Amino acid sequence: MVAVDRGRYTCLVESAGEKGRRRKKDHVEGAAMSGRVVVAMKARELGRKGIVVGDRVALVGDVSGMEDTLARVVRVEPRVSMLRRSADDTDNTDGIERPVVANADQLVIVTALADPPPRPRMIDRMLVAAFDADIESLLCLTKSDLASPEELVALYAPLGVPYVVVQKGGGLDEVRRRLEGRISVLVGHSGVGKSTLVNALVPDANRAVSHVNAVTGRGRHTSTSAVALELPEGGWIIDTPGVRSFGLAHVSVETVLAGFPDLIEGTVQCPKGCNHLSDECALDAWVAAGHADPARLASLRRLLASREGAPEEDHPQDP
Ligand SMILES: Nc1nc2c(ncn2[C@@H]2O[C@H](COP(=O)(O)OP(=O)(O)OP(=O)(O)O)[C@@H](O)[C@H]2O)c(=O)[nH]1
Ligand SMILES: [Zn+2]
Repeated sequence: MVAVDRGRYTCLVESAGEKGRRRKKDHVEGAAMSGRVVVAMKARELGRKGIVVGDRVALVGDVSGMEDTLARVVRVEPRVSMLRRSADDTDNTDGIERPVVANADQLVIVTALADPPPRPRMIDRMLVAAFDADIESLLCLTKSDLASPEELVALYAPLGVPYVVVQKGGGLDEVRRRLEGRISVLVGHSGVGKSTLVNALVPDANRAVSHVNAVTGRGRHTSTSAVALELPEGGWIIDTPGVRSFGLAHVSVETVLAGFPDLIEGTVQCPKGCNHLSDECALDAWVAAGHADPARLASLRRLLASREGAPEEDHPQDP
């Protein structure tokens, strides 16, 4: 399923011979997506089960994809991953989680090196969301013509997060190599150059999105929060124009800690329910004794702390 808007699911149907493997360079003329686009609604038997972008689904009914036809989604295949956020980003206290994208392999955190300046707290929050989804992260640092990536790269080096550096009109080989054959979710706040990148990677991106909107009968500015685009070299990128931040209220201390296997042993002496941020935390002494890299502990604490506080801080200048 490549896009959803108000109960209408846009699905891409693979031709029989292609099923089960990712296609390469097999484009329908004029669209960045191959295969047949079918709009569907949720069948009653699915009940309240959600369907999200990235889901593999089974369709019945009119699957011709002709104008004004509507198929039905009768089954959602088991998911290999699920990127979530807390239900309401303006109120992250309820802890209810909401799926954003299913079956992604990696989260691509798009950050400008300048204009707008990088916001490490937001990057940290995205990394936590990726830990939670159990998918890999990739830092995509844009606008390298305006500032050096050195400082930011150093900040994230202890986390071992891979990164790529790009600029408008520059080479994309390294990015393409990291995206090829994979399902990548792109996140980043307004102005970081995400559209510029998507358009460079998927030459027909705009057309594909308007095509999806035309099929679903929505205008250009739909409430769609994610749309999947197929890469010419194989693989998918899922753009998330509607997702500005991730409420992380549902993410536990244990989930974040699981990303730091080198520190877990040090938590044995911690008081029960330790948030690893307070003075009682045993990690300080353990790390001071030389059991782990202090930079790793600092990174863990930064990520743990990033879950707290209002997500609005992620986009203070937005209305
Ligand atoms: N100097 C410089 N400017 C860039 C670069 N990439 C994009 N820009 C500019 O940055 C501005 C924002 O780029 P967009 O691609 O629209 O950014 P976006 O992240 O999609 O932002 P929204 O469309 O608001 O979501 C535009 O004026 C681009 O021309 C770059 O590598 N260097
Ligand atoms: Zn602790």
